[in-house]
Amino acid sequence: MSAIRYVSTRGSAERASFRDVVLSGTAPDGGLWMPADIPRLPKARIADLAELPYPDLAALILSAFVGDAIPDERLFEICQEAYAGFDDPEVAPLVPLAGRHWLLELFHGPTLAFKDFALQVVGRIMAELIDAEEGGQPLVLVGATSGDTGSAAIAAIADRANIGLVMLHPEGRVSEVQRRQMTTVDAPNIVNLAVKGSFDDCQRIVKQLFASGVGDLRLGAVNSINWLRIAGQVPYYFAAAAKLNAVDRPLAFAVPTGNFGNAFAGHVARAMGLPVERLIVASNANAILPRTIATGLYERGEALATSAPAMDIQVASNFERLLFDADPAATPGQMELLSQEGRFHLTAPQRRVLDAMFAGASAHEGAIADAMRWARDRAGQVIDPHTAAGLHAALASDLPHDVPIVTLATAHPAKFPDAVAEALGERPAAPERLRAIFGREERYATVEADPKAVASHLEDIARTLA
Ligand SMILES: Cc1ncc(COP(=O)(O)O)c(C=O)c1O
Ligand SMILES: N[C@@H](CCOP(=O)(O)O)C(=O)O
Repeated sequence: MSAIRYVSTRGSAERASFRDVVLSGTAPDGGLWMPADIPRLPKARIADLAELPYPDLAALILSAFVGDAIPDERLFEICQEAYAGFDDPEVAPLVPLAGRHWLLELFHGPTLAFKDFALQVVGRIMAELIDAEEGGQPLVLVGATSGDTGSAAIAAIADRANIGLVMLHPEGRVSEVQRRQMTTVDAPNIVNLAVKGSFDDCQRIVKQLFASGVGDLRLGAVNSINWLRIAGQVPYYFAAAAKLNAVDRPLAFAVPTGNFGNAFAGHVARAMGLPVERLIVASNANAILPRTIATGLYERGEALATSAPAMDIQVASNFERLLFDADPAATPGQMELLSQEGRFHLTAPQRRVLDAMFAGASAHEGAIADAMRWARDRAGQVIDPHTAAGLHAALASDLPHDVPIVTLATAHPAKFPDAVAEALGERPAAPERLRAIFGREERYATVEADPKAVASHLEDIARTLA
């Protein structure tokens, strides 16, 4: 296995190794890291994946991004450990809905959302790389969450030696279950901050801190800024295709979208050779991406609060990776325009990629509730509001009828009991893992939407690790 090199989407940073990419935040020029080349798997190798249990499949796909940074045998062990805590033996079961519609259940991990797929691996690989350093500096992670990344990152990092995590969530804009999943974890290396602002404010602060640095702290990312987050979400696209015997015939995925990490992982799966006919980018009323796909204009607005709060996002971080993949030279200027003017136009090559491979659909609140009712009435499935936005888009798709559509079920319905009860008239049963969080004390501080307020918490946690 050889070394994999990574490039920045802004084009002016030196190439970096897998290790440097995983243990850092944004690239020094402010961009996001991408592999210099996305490796393509031969067809026969993809077909063989059907035989593999999920952890082996994941290790095989991940090894293409890890290269020689971790020996293959160790990577296999890490993946076994990462998925051992999932409560379904298939890890990502595929459930039939009706006709050509399927649900890929991605909520069987420790925090009941799809973020566990990558973060259970990220936490272990970070620890592996840090442990291998002699006398290395502690790693201080800073993340922004609209609800699910937070708990998944905390579950992956809590109590790890030499790693601390400060997690920002928008005050009052995550569900009670999501908040408690983060704030009831009692670990000395975890700090939760409720930010007076939106998720976009939280993410902006995180990116500003990476750009400015905080003293001489070694900062790292748990958001999908970190390439390993994207890589860790690629394997389940292959697993779904293998289950449908669709490794050499077209299929489509409807992907509930906020920060575009999950959808971009699907794009990477296709680039690696999976015959993905269409990625249907499904949003809630925050329809910036479906609108961009339709018009070619990316224009930031105010994030609206919806029943699918993890997708209440206007600046979809990973869209930058798609722009770069389609037209690298144009991307730095577009990102500059976005920060100065809040908008930019796609170039012709970028529009061609979007038109050929993506579709978009947004679901307002009524459509989300309708999709929840459709899933219950037609297939006996209770789904969460984010998955419902995906299903709404899948049902509206104009793809030929022989193309199966897999909707990614990104969260367990019990994470959003109020929204489910409002649509279906009854509250979803809470799995054992969730019941415990209700008796426990919550710990978090509230801060202004200001990088300085967050920096002081990063310094405090760094002192405890030193
Ligand atoms: C339940 C759920 N669905 C969908 C999304 C959107 O995913 P992404 O940000 O990768 O587009 C999120 C947040 O990331 C989420 O928590
Ligand atoms: N919806 C996300 C927002 C952060 O996205 P990420 O994939 O970049 O971590 C969340 O649940 O926090």
